[in-house]
Amino acid sequence: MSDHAADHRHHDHGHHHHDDHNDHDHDDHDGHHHHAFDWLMGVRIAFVALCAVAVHFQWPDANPPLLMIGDQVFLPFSWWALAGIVIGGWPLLEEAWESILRRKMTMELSMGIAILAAAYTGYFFVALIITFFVLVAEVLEGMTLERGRRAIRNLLELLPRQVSVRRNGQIAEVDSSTLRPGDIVLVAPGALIPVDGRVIGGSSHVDESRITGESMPIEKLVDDHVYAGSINRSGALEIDARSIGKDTSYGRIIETIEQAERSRAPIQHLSDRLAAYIVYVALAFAVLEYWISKGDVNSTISVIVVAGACGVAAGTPLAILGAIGRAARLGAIVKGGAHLETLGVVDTVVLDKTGTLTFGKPEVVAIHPADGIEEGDLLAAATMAELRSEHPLGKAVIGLAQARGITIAEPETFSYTAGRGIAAVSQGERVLVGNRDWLLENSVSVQAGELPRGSTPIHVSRGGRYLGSISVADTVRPEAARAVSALREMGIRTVLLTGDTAEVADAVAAQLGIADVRSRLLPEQKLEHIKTLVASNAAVAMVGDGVNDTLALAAANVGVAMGSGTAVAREQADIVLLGNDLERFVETVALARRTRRVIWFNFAGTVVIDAIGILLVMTGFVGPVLAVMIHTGSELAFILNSARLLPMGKKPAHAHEERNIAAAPSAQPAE
Ligand SMILES: Nc1ncnc2c1ncn2[C@@H]1O[C@H](COP(=O)(O)OP(=O)(O)OP(=O)(O)O)[C@@H](O)[C@H]1O
Ligand SMILES: [Zn+2]
Repeated sequence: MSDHAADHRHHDHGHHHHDDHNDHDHDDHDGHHHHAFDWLMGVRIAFVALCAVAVHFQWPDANPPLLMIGDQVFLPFSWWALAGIVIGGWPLLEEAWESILRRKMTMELSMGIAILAAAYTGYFFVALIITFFVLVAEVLEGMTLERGRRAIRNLLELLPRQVSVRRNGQIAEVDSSTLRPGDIVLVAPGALIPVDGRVIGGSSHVDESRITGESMPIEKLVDDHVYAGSINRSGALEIDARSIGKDTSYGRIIETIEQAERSRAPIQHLSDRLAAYIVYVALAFAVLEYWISKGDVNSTISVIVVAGACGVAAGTPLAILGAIGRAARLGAIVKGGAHLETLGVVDTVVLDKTGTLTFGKPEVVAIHPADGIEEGDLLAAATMAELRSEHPLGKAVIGLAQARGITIAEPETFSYTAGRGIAAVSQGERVLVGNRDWLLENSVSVQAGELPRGSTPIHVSRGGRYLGSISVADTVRPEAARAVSALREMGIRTVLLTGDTAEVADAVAAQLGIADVRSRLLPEQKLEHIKTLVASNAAVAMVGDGVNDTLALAAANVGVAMGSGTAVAREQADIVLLGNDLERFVETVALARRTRRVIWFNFAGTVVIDAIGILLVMTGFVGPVLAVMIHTGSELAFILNSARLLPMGKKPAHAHEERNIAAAPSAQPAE
């Protein structure tokens, strides 16, 4: 397996101090912990252990010589200690020195001071033991962090590496990195589609849930578009590749996660500060201990050494990384640790209706032509105006027209007012399609008519004359009720905001048990409502899908877009659901809360253990060897606590398909 990604990231870390936004004290500390196990490190650790043993048994020389410079006698001297500290502890000393150059207090610097102080005063064994434990902890912590990044990488490496292409009339297996737009890619049934492109041969049903959120397989025929990362279910496909790798829709999802991984959540800054603070406090207590014990080097060093901080410094990013990876497996793309952090404190969830609580696939349930108007006239005007519409209501009208085989005229001009409706011109006449207010605003009077229960009327006029209305009804998603009640159990308030009529909104709210409903809202009114909530100190998550939700999504503390949502909504949102399952969103909220708990547990635990450790040292119960064990043992425990959030073991939502894919010989050739 290529370690390219790891190298790249490590490289980033190695140069942390060159970029400006890294104004914290501890980044090199956690940066240094990013090594995977490497042999050099293993040899170093063994060598330090050997040196410690040699020093302990005073081998080969029972009486260490004194260091002489000229005829001045300095301190007892041991080649073993010198070799162990300098060769073994080199990485540590190097970082300590860097910290001095940068005038930053880091854990490496304080440990370096402790080691050198121990060695200087002749406590060679202590110096070597500290070196040993610090190195071991770095390796173990580095491995845990590496596991975290690998978990994310595995998630991202779902696209096939080997791809069948037709070149010069011959079929060849090529590495996906050599693909070019314009290549003809062959995809076997059961395999993942490796590129975005156009079908030029074959037909199949394709599961696009990972990209568009559509859970039902979609039939793909010649000329249809397919997306990388979707699963070819039934037939063989021949695809003209349009975009490859990072340029595909799937590639952009991946990029989002990678960016999220690099961005720093406020809580990470907080943990960096806390870690730096712990180092300072330990040093202060060391000075105090030196004074109280009247210069006892052993206990002074123990105070410095006992206080570990990597549990917060490295544990926090690991927890966030793990949670972002786990959320992705749940089907929620979190665009940054900060959003995860906010989601963990959300107490109000605002839900849009159409497309969020309902399927957003409404159907025409009744047609009511006005007096003296032909049904065909009404439909012709409505379909012409809705032809370019992306709104679910418009699609319902177009769907009906197609089902009836009505020829749809192209509008000459088309304009859409979100939350209102459409104005289009055809054959010199202005056609209005939208809600009652939209027609009234344009001085068309609307006849009241009988409506089927729970349906939304779409009113139509042409040339200032009212033509009638088309009633459209949507179905509530079955999982929405479960999601809303799960949110209630978590103590989260739900609010329904919709542009639809009060009648429809109230019916949906009643069905789901949402008490707080606002209907007939314009996009700006949705925005106002969110602003009011935020101003009242609520932590608000807004879940929406439409163009009419984008303002509200931006104003909420966390904006969440449905997988089937419009591109603008998905662009604007902080969290994008890959599917449309609101229960996945609820699980993501629970995950965010758990992440918060893990991080704060690490904070509190680190402070408590460090405090107890310092107390035990100062009361004489703990010496330097036990002190360094407390330091490394406790921080390792907290890092492992964070590691529990990593998406390990549990298979992704699509596990069954992936197993099938792995089983299909042509899909995943031997690696
Ligand atoms: N393309 C359209 N064709 C017909 N009517 C429309 C169209 N777009 C909007 N409308 C009218 O404006 C109203 C508000 O639309 P808007 O998109 O803000 O909300 P919605 O889709 O009804 O519900 P939600 O706010 O829950 O997504 C609709 O209920 C409909 O009456
Ligand atoms: Zn440490």
